[in-house]
Amino acid sequence: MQIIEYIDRDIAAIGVADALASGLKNALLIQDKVSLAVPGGTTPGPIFDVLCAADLDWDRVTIMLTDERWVPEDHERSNTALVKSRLMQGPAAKAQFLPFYRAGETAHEAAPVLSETVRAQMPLSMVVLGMGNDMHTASLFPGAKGLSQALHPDAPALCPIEASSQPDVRITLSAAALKGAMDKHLIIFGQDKRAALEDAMGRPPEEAPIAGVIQGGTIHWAA
Ligand SMILES: O=C1O[C@H](COP(=O)(O)O)[C@@H](O)[C@H](O)[C@H]1O
Repeated sequence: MQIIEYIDRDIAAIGVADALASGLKNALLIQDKVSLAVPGGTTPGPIFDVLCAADLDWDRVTIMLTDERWVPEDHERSNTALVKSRLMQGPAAKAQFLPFYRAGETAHEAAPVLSETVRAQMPLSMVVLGMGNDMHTASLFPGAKGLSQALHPDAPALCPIEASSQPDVRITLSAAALKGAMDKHLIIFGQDKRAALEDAMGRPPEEAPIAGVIQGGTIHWAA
């Protein structure tokens, strides 16, 4: 497991943003259109603040989330709101955004149509992942209803998922969609998450979903 360690989270925000920008620049050299899936949650905001200023052909980049809570964009738990307010700013405002939440539909109703839209972007050029202390990544939560479908190798690109630990139904990129990305990065901050990641390796994905998707990826860590 290759882990890049940063001296603190501020330096990590700069270093990770730089690594992502350089990966995207390389992808843009060989692809007309580039797809970038990013996490929500509490970790990526400061990285987005730096990445959004990168000098890239953002108008050739399609941004999507790795997972979304089934709430409207003006809800405090919306991952879309985070991406729009922290990543799609400055030069990065020229990127396209592929939204997952659809008002008036349930996640189960919307998933098949949305999956086709995501499938058109696959293999994803770059996937950036977060992880929880419970070893979930995207919204692949251990024990969640819908997890076995989302871990199946033939799963659709997007799967609805319900975790008893979470207040909202969610929609998540499947393990196959995440795993098949051309470039993968996992960002974890804190000793607890590092210990959880080390614990996850060697466990089955049903217990530790991160273990099912991060092979071959780059891990970025700061205390
Ligand atoms: O709920 C989520 O959790 C993970 C980890 O979030 P963090 O707050 O611990 O950084 C995140 O990667 C995922 O996208 C999000 O929906």
